[in-house]
Amino acid sequence: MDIQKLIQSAIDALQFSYTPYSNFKVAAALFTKSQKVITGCNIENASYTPTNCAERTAFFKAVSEGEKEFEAIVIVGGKDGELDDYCPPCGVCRQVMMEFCDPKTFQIILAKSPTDYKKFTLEEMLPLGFGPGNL
Ligand SMILES: O=c1ccn([C@H]2C[C@H](O)[C@@H](CO)O2)c(=O)[nH]1
Ligand SMILES: [Zn+2]
Repeated sequence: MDIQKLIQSAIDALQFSYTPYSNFKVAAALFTKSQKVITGCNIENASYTPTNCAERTAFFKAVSEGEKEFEAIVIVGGKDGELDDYCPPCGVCRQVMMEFCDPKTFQIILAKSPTDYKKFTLEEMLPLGFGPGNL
């Protein structure tokens, strides 16, 4: 996996972020075990609650195309699309990751640029997470 290229894919997807209400632009690039990159952006709604996060857009695109095994996700985002802070995934997105990813190995990469990033495992971001193995 080329982390810098994956970060650039997420940055390229920021332009599609649909955020007329918050103008907080987020994009994600999900890397599958089959070595594919699937991007997503946040998509807001006038009724607010139907808003979909960038990370879940990427996961749902991937799963709907037959991909269910993942290595890593890059997340970029910020107000007006400025990447001056790392943009951590919300709790709902962490839970969606828990459904499809191994918490010990799945990498969550928060980036400000192709060379400025931090890596976490899903387990670090969602300790004691509830997943399919708990049922
Ligand atoms: O994990 C997250 C958290 C927030 N957002 C989006 C939703 C909304 O459009 C905007 C402000 O919450 O950021 C994401 O895309 N991912
Ligand atoms: Zn989210």
